[in-house]
Amino acid sequence: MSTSHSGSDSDCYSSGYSDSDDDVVERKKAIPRVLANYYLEQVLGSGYSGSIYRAKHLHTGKVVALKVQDVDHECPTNRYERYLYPYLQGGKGMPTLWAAGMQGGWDYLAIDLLGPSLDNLFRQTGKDTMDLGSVCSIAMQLIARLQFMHTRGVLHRDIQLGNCVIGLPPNDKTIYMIDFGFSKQYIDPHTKRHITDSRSKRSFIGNYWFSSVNVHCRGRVPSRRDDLEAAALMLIHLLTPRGLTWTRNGIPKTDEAHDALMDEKRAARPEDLCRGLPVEFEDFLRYTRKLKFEQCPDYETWIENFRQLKVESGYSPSEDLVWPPQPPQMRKPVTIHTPLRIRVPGAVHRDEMEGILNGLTNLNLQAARPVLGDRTNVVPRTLLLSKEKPVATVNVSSGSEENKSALPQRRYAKPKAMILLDLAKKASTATDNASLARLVKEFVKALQMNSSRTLTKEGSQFLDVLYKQLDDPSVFIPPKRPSRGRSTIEQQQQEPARAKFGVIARLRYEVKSAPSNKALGSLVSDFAKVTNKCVGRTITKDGFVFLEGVAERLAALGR
Ligand SMILES: Nc1ncnc2c1ncn2[C@@H]1O[C@H](COP(=O)(O)OP(=O)(O)OP(=O)(O)O)[C@@H](O)[C@H]1O
Repeated sequence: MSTSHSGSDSDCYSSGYSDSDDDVVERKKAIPRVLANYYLEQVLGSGYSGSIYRAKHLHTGKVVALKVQDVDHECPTNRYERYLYPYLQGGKGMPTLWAAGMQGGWDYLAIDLLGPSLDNLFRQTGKDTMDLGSVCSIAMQLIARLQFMHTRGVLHRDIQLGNCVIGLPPNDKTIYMIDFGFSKQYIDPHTKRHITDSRSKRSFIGNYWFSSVNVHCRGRVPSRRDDLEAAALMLIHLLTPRGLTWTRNGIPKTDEAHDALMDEKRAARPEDLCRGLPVEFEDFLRYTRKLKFEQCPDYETWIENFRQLKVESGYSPSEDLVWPPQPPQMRKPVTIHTPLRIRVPGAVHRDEMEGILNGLTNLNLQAARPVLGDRTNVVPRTLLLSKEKPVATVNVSSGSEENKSALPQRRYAKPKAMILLDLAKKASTATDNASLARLVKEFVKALQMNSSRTLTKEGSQFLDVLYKQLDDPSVFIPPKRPSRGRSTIEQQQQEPARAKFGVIARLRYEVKSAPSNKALGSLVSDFAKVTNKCVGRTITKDGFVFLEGVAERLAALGR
């Protein structure tokens, strides 16, 4: 895995996987049995630039991991690590540096003795993929480690399974970061400013498997976003049978093979990499790729997102990595009767919603408040588009260009928001499922009308109204109900395997057989909740399929 440290131009290597104990690289000169008061007991691992020994202090008896490197090594990573370790002391999952120096041509670092790497743990299972609960714990801890390193002004720049190890008991549920040989300060210690971006050609720093597309394939300067993207790729790798496709042929041995690997990595879209995975992983990867060079990632939100996913998948909310993995506990029924306004940031209170809708109604009609469900309040399109009522509702599906051009320009400053509000209003007065189905289809169309797939406040309002329509039919016209089937939650309990898929993937599946309007309302509520929860509130492809499913199901359920 070809990399180079920014402090030097020499090429170094860092394999995607660590070597096994019996596969130690033979050093040119023999390492002495005793080095700097440490008695070297056994080799723990080795990399391109040196070996790690379990070693005991001659006088105190303290056992450490001693990282030993030839002082003349072309890639003197111990020297960089020795400089950076002090910045990282005291953080959870950061090894303590006990001693460092040079003796007899050897550069050594004495650090906490730790346990096996995630690579070792995963390989020992012999499985194709890692369980979702463990991956969520890794996600939470890894993001927290990166947050800590970044707050200390340091980038890791070589995120991979071999560089994440667990502690020894009693710290065996904690993930530690190791190998800061390619780390770098992104905040200049003198000027306190962020390092600068540059488009000039530079050597690749990182590893073949998980380095970000920007760093690996475009030669960009690494910053915080790239550590996070590498973390996202590593998590997706763990959940993908046989791993990410470009990792399957081993380390590229020729430039052509490396070019092909980069092409494959560059071309892999998040939705393709994450097909069948919980939506959080695709969202996380997208999020990391949208970050600006100097932007501070929202670590906390992502830690919480992965915690939530863990819980929703039947595991404990703890970030602890329990190894060997435990099966998910029985899913607790998710309460879906909590008022939507509490669970959805940006959703509005029922009274507030009424005020908004009434405001719109007054603007449109200058008429008395409509009776909900009273079809006589339907406004003719011509009236809606007349000049005298400039903030009138825009007909989503059939507004003619001619009519639009007659309207003042400002009316189109936020057409999407207007359309969504209009749809919310229409949904509140819909009298049957067929009308609701049409409105949901128009809602999907409106959401897709520009490149932004964000669920805006207005979009949430539509879902809120839809949810209330479906959940509380007494407010509106009661739809005819088929015989009550099993609730979706009951179905989940009987089909725990499905619980491992993401919430939206589940909703998309369940919508097809929702037995009643109320059940549909629950799904809409869950959809609003999970979409509002994800950073950027992006509606994914699965999300659109779900919404279309709602429209279809409404039409099928009839009045
Ligand atoms: N503190 C530690 N305690 C126990 N084992 C460790 C410790 N540090 C490293 N190891 C083991 O040694 C392996 C190599 O460590 P490390 O990545 O720090 O060395 P490196 O020479 O920088 O490797 P590379 O060149 O592959 O990046 C790890 O994968 C791990 O298995």
